[in-house]
Amino acid sequence: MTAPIHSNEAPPMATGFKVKPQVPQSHNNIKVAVRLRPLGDNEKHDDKKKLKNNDKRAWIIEKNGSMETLVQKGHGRKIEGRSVFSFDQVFDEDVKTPLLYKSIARPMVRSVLNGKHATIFAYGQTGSGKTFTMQGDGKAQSGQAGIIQLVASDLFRFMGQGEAARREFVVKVSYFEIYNEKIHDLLSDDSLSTNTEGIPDKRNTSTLSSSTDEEVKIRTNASGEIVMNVSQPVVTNVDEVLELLIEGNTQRAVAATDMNAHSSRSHTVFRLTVESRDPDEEIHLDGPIHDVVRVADFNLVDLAGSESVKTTNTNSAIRQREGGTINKSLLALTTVIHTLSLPPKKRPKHINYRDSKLTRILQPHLSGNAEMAVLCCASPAKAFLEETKSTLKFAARAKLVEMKPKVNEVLDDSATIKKLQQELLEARRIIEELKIQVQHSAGLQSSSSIEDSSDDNSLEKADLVQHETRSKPIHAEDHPSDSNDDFKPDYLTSSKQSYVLPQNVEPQGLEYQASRHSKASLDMDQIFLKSFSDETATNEFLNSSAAGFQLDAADPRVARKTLQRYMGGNTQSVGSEELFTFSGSIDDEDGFQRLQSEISRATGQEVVILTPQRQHSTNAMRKEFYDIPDKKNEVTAATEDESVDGPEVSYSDLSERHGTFVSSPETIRNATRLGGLRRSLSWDTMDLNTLRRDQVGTPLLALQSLTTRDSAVPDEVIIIKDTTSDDKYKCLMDQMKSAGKRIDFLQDQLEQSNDLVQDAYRDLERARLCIHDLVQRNVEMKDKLRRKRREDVKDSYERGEVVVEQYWLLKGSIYMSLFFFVSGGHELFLASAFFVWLSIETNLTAK
Ligand SMILES: Nc1ncnc2c1ncn2[C@@H]1O[C@H](COP(=O)(O)OP(=O)(O)OP(=O)(O)O)[C@@H](O)[C@H]1O
Repeated sequence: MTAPIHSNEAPPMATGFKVKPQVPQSHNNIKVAVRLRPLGDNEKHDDKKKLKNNDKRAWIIEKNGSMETLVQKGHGRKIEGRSVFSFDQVFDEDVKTPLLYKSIARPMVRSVLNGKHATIFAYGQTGSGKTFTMQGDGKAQSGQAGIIQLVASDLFRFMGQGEAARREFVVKVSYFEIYNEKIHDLLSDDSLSTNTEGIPDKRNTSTLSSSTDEEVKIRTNASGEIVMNVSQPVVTNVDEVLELLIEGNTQRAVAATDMNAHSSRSHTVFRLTVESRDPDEEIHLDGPIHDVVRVADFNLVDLAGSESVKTTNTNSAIRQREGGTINKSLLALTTVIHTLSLPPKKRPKHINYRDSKLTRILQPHLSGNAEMAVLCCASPAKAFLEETKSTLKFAARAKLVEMKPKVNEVLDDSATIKKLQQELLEARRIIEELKIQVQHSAGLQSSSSIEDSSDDNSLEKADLVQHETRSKPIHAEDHPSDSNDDFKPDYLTSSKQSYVLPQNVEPQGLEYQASRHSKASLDMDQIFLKSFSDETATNEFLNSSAAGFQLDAADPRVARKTLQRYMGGNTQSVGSEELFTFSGSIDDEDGFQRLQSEISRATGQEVVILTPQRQHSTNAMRKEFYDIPDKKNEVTAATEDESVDGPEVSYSDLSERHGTFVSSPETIRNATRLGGLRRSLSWDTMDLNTLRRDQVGTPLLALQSLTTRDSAVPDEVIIIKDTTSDDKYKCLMDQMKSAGKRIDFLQDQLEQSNDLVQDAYRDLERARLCIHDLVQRNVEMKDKLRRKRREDVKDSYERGEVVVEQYWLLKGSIYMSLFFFVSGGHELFLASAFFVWLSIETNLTAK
C-alpha cells in the first residue's frame, strides 16, 4: 500500500513557496474536492525505470489553513493554478468513500430534505475513479458503497429525525444517461433487464446508439422548468433505491478501453426527487386549502471520462466517436463553468447551456439554485500529469462559481385537484340553483301574465289565477307511476284522488302530494307558489325571496323573523271563517286529527296535515339556524322576549288585527290561552324545514329536502285559500307597488336626463367659449398679418426705391461716360466709368 502523502507540515522553505489560495471562501460557492485514486497495477509495474511508488507520483498533498493543496512534485516554480492547486479538500488514495461522503455530501442530503436542490458530479479523466466514487464497486452486496448508496441511506434515515420527522415525504428515482448526445431512460420498462450483481453490463455499445432505447426529449414547460419524460418510480426505502440503481446500470453504455475495463461511455444522472409536506402547514388561496410542498432534486452525476485518443482504444471508430461527443459535452460543461466563474461584470448575459444535453439538463442547478459539489477524480501517477492538471484546472474554475440555493416550494398537485373538484361542485350547484330559479320564475311569469292581462278587474284576475291553478291539479293520471328509470317524484305520482273542491275553497298555488321516503325530486313545473299575505312587509319579503308562504302577523318584524326561521319550510294558512272553525291548541296529535277531519269534511277529501314534531324540529332548528344548544324536553313557550316568532307586542293586539291568525302552535296556544284568538288555526310544517342553511329562502329546495328526511312526511298537503282574502286589495297593492317602482324608475330617468341636459349644456358652453376664443385669435392673427404685410410692403417698397435710384444713377453714369468718351473728355470718362464700377460693386456686395 502506498504511503499517504498527506502532510500538514509547512511547505518546504527551500522552494520559497507560499500558497496564496485564490479560491474564495464564500459559503455558497461550489464545493470542490479532489480524490486521488491508488496507482493502478499497470502504473505500478509499467515503470521501466523501476522507481519506487513514491517516485511515480506526481503530486503531494499539503494543508494550508482551511484549504488543502495539491503541489506538483519537483516543479521549480510554485504558481497557484499551474503547479499548485487549492481546494476545500483533497483526499488521497487511502481515504474511503464514506469519509469523503461525510464531509462533502452528507450536508447536502439535509439540504435536499429541506427542499433545496443539490448536485454532485464526479469529474475526471477516464479511469480516474468517478464511477467508483459515485457507485462504489457496483456490486449489490459489497462493502464498498459509493456516494449514491450513502446518500440514499442517509436520506431515509434523516427523514425520521428532528424537524424532518414532522413532514411527510415522497421520494422518486429517475436514472438516465446521455450517450452520444442522446438521453436514454435507464429505468424505462422496455429497457430493463436483470443483472443481480448490478455490475454495469458490457452492453455492446456498437448497437446501443442505434435503436434499443427510445431517446428522451427535453422540453421546457409553461413555468419554464426543464422536464423530461423519464420514468420516476416512487421508492420507500434504501433497498428499493439500490435495486433501481442496479437495474439501471444494466443498461448503461459501458465498454472496455485501454484505460478502464468498465469505462463509462456516457454521462449518467441518478436523480432522487424528494417531495415533502408538513401536514399542519397549509395556505388558503381564493378559499380552498392548499398544501405547500417542497420539491428538491438531488442529481448524482457520473460524468464520462475526459480522454485523449492516445490513452483509449484508438482502433475502434465507435470509441473514437464516443470520445468525441464525451469531450464535446465536457467542453460545454467546462465553458459553462468558466463563464459562471467570471465576476458578474465580466460575465456574459447569455450562457450557452444548450450547447450540450448535459448542461441543458443541469441548467437549473448550474444557474445557481442548488447546492453543488464537484468531486474531481484524478490519478496521482506521473504518467497522467497533464490529464490531472487539466482536471485540477477545471476544479479550480468550478470553485469560483457562486451558488444561491433556495427552498423550492410549490402548491400540492392533489390540492390543485381538490380545488378543481370544489370548483366543479360549486359550478354544478350554481347551475342547479339557476335551473330551479328559471323554472320557478317561468311558473310565476305564467301566473303574472294572467294577472297582468286584466288590470281593471282584480277580482276577475284572482278568479283567473284560481282557475289556472285549478285547471292543473296534480293527479295520478298526469304522473304515471314512479319508476327508477325516470325520476318522477313519488309525491307527485302516488295520489289516487282527484280533487273536487267546494266553491269557496280554492287551492291557491301550491298543490302537491308527498309520501314518505320519496327518492325523487320535485317536478318544479308543477308548482306554483304565491304569497297572499296582507302584510306589506311580509309580501315584499316573500316576493323578493320568491317564496310561497302565507303568513299573518301583527308585527312585520315578527313576520320577517318567522319567515326567516321557517323559510325552508311551508307555513301555510288555513284560516277560513266559513270553512273551519277550530279552537284550542293544535300542537298535539288530537288537535291535528280534528283539524284534519275538518278540512277533509270541508273538501270532501282525505287530507293529512303535516304533523309538527315540534320539539325535535325546534331543537334541530335552533341548532341549525341559531346555534343554540338543544333544550331537551323543554316545551318552548312564547314569552315577551323569546317566542318562536320572536318578540310580540301582545296577543290581544294580534287577535284584534287578525281574526285569522297563523303562526306556530306555541304562539297560537299562548294566544288562545290569553283568549285573544278564537278562530285561529295553525300548524307547524317543520318537516319541510330546510336541511341546509343555504336552502333558506328557497322553498323549492326545501320541498326537495323532504325526500331525504326520515321523519314522517305527509301523504298529501292541500293549500287552501281563505276566500275572505281581499284579492282586490292585494291587486291594488301590487299595482301601487309597481306604480311606485315605475315612478322611481321615471324619477331616475328624469334625474339622468337632467344630468344629461346639464352635461350637454356644459359642453355647449365650453364649445361656445372655444369658438369665441378662436374668433378672437383669428382677428388678432389677421391684424398681425395685415401689419406684417404692410411692413413687408413698406420694406420692399423702400428696397425697391433704392434699386430704382441706383438703376437710374447707373444708367445716367453710363450715358455720361459714353458721352465723355465720344467727346474726348477722357478724364471725365474715366471718372464716370469708375463711378459705374463702384455702384455695380456696391450693389453686388450688398446683395
Ligand atoms: N479510490 C479507489 N480505490 C480503489 N479502487 C479504485 C479507486 N478509484 C478507482 N478505482 C478502481 O479504478 C478502476 C477505474 O475506476 P472507475 O471505473 O471508477 O473510473 P472512471 O473514472 O469511472 O472511468 P471512466 O470514465 O472510464 O468510466 C476501477 O477498477 C475501480 O475499482
